[in-house]
Amino acid sequence: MSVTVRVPAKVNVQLAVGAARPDGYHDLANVFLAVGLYDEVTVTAADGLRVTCAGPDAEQVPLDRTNLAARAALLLAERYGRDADVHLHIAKDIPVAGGMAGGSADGAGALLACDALWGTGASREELLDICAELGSDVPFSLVGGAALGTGRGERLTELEVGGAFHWVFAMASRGLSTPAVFREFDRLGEGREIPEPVASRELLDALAKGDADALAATVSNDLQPAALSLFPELADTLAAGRAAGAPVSLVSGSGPTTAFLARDAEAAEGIAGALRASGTCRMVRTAAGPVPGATVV
Ligand SMILES: C[C@](O)(CO)[C@H](O)COP(=O)(O)OP(=O)(O)OC[C@H]1O[C@@H](n2ccc(N)nc2=O)[C@H](O)[C@@H]1O
Ligand SMILES: Nc1ncnc2c1ncn2[C@@H]1O[C@H](COP(=O)(O)OP(=O)(O)OP(=O)(O)O)[C@@H](O)[C@H]1O
Repeated sequence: MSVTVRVPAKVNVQLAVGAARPDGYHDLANVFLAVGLYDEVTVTAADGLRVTCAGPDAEQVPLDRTNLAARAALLLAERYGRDADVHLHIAKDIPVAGGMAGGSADGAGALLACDALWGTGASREELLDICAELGSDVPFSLVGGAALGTGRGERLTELEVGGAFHWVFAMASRGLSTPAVFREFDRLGEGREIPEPVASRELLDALAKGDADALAATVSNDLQPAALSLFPELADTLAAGRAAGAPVSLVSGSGPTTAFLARDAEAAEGIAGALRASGTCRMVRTAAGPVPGATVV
């Protein structure tokens, strides 16, 4: 028997970052939006734990027990006193190390799939607890839609969204390490007072109204200067998207994927075409959000 779970990528429409905490993490006001680019995780009973992966970036994905899908299966098995004897197959479409929570999606997907395969009867709260143990972005991959993440991003409040937002994503020629980007944020902020991270009222209103122009006026990412400092060529991609008429461009999360908000699906295709022609990125995709989180298919 097999269970397949489909899990979306995310874009951060606001990422406010506080000062480094004693544990090395940063408090965030992290407004997540799930968008329609998906990984699929299929779990099948097997003799031992095995991970395989297919897709454009598959060779960059670790297939050992550090893979977030494997870690999710092992954590759930441990809680329910059983062996994680499963084959986990990841059909990967979310860019790897792109700031779109691809690994987190696979963690949430494997957790939900193993839970269904094993019939553990775990509550939503238990699953969300395991997600938070796997990583700061993993609870949102399970929940999807739109949500405000506080703490290190793992404590979620679901948000109302009044319509679909159309996005263009430009994938870069190489990845960026999330810890390295947070370290660069700390370095750039040395000697400066870092304010407490707070969600923007105007941004939450724009989401609630489904108003793309109002959202474009309020999106922000405190990690963007750090991502640009480590990967200066991203400025060319951001400029190419704006020149193509995108009302706003930003780095997605810790980058290096760049995100461009469009007024509608047709405008998104136009911006995508111009970005492809610009030669400033490796691949261009369009996707709308919000979409549901991890779902058994
Ligand atoms: C940049 C974002 O993608 C925005 O959604 C997330 O904050 C990162 O979430 P993630 O990849 O799930 O991150 P985790 O696996 O929890 O942490 C990886 C590393 O990122 C840094 N990290 C992450 C989250 C956070 N609130 N503060 C941090 O400083 C820490 O160095 C940590 O060791
Ligand atoms: N299932 C997985 N898919 C991709 N990468 C994984 C996976 N499991 C572990 N990793 C490791 O995690 C690193 C980060 O990959 P990932 O695609 O999750 O980055 P990301 O999208 O930038 O994450 P985030 O947006 O949550 O910060 C990879 O370089 C890889 O070594």
